[in-house]
Amino acid sequence: MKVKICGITNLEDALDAIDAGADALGFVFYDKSPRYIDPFEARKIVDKLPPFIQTIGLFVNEPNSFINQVCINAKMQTAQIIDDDTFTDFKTLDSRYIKVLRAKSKADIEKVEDNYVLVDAFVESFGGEGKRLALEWFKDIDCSKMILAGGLNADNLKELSDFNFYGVDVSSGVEAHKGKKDKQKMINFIKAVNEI
Ligand SMILES: O=C(O)c1ccccc1N[C@@H]1O[C@H](COP(=O)(O)O)[C@@H](O)[C@H]1O
Repeated sequence: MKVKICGITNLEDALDAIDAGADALGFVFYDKSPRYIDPFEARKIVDKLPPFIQTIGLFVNEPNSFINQVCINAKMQTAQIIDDDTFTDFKTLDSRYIKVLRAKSKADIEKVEDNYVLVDAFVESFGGEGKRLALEWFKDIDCSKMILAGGLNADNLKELSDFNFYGVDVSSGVEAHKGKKDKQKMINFIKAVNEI
C-alpha cells in the first residue's frame, strides 16, 4: 500500500518521512491551513529530495490558472484537488491530478466513478483534522483505486486489513503539533502499513 505524508512544511520533516518509507509528500497550498507553505518555499524543499519521491500539491477550490502555476513554481508532480463547486475545470487542467471526495455517507462512496480518488471524511474546514470515515461504508466496494485519508494513525491502521486500498494519506496522525511532523510517529505509521 502506498503512503503519502501530507502537510510537509520543512526539509527535516520531508527527509524524515522519506527515511521512514513514504512514497509521496504532500504540500498544502491552501492559505487558511496551519500547514500552508509558500510555493517557492516548497520548491526549495523539493529541490533537495532524492529521486523517485512523489510531490503532491493540495488545493482547495482553486481555478486552473492557480493550480497550474503553483505546480510549476513548486515542482509538484500531482495536484490533490478539493473542488466544492466547479472552481477547477478538470478537462482543461495541465497538471496531473487526483480528486478528493469528502464523504458524508456510504452513498457518496458508492457513487465513485473516477479512476483513482482520495476519500476523506467531510469536515467544514476541508481536512487535516483527524476525522475518521466509517470503514463499514467501504464493505463490498472495490477499494483498489482508492486512497484513504482521515484520522489515520499507527494504532488504527490494522483495521484496514480487510480492505484493498491503493494507498493511505495521513497528516495530523503523524504530527508533533500542527505543521510539525513527529519522526517516530512517521516510522510507526509506515511500519504499521507494512504489517497490514
Ligand atoms: O492538512 C491540512 O491542513 C488540510 C487543509 C485543507 C484540506 C485538507 C488538508 N489536509 C488533508 O486532510 C486529509 C486528512 O488529514 P488527517 O490525517 O485527518 O489529519 C489528508 O488528505 C490531508 O492531505
